[in-house]
Amino acid sequence: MIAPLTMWDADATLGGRKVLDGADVQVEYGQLVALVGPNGAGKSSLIKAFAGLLALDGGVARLNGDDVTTLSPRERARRVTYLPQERRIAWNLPAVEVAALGAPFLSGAEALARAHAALAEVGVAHLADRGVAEMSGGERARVLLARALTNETPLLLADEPIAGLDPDAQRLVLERLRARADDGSAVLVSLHDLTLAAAFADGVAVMDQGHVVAQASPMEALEPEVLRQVFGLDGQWIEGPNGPLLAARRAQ
Ligand SMILES: Nc1ncnc2c1ncn2[C@@H]1O[C@H](COP(=O)(O)OP(=O)(O)OP(=O)(O)O)[C@@H](O)[C@H]1O
Repeated sequence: MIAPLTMWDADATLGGRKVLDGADVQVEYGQLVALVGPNGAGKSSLIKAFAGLLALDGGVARLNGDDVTTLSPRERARRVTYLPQERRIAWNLPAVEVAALGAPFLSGAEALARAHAALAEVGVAHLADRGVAEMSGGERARVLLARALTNETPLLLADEPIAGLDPDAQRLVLERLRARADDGSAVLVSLHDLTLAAAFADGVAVMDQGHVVAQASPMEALEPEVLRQVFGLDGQWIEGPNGPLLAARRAQ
């Protein structure tokens, strides 16, 4: 059986630039994989390819065994949730109505009930009736995460879901995504914080220049040579009271 999220030897080009270059990644049910790498490494491109939003020049992105490009938009929406990095919301709708958009296959009442539950799950139940244009960036990010959680698909893609959130909210969001994986979903999340990646993920996929240079357990994938080559860091992992901590400085 191939993993429900499987990308194999993917190549893609944007504006004449190679953004994916032989990228391979797999995420199993029950697994949360953190996709890490420097700015411009290709993390968003890889996630978009899984969502069927970036055409591949070569290789394949499969959702539950099927090439994503062969699936109708409706079938993709049934299989996978995609939380984009972009957080603009065009309409100033109440948060609960935005979150309910994440459940297009439920009745209106059921979708609203799910949306209320998802807003509570990410700590913004009190904002349910507030227009999303009247929120801070971090509050809006939580509403968008709630929209993603409202949709109970077996596959979940989240592109930098904790960027711009306060430290407590970052952990809350990762706890919710972790819970999704523990409930049986396959979850792929791009992150910049390597310590949080190590704390919450079962596996880490390290991207550099459009290629996944390592996918393994966090400590194996983020070993000192990878930290140096890919991130330009002199780093080592130390055991902290709540898990591994990365002690690093820029490599000279
Ligand atoms: N629309 C576009 N046209 C041309 N090049 C693009 C476009 N979008 C992204 N790129 C380039 O593709 C490469 C990969 O970008 P991508 O957004 O996938 O990286 P990323 O790892 O998600 O980066 P970040 O951590 O900064 O979000 C980068 O070199 C970027 O400049």
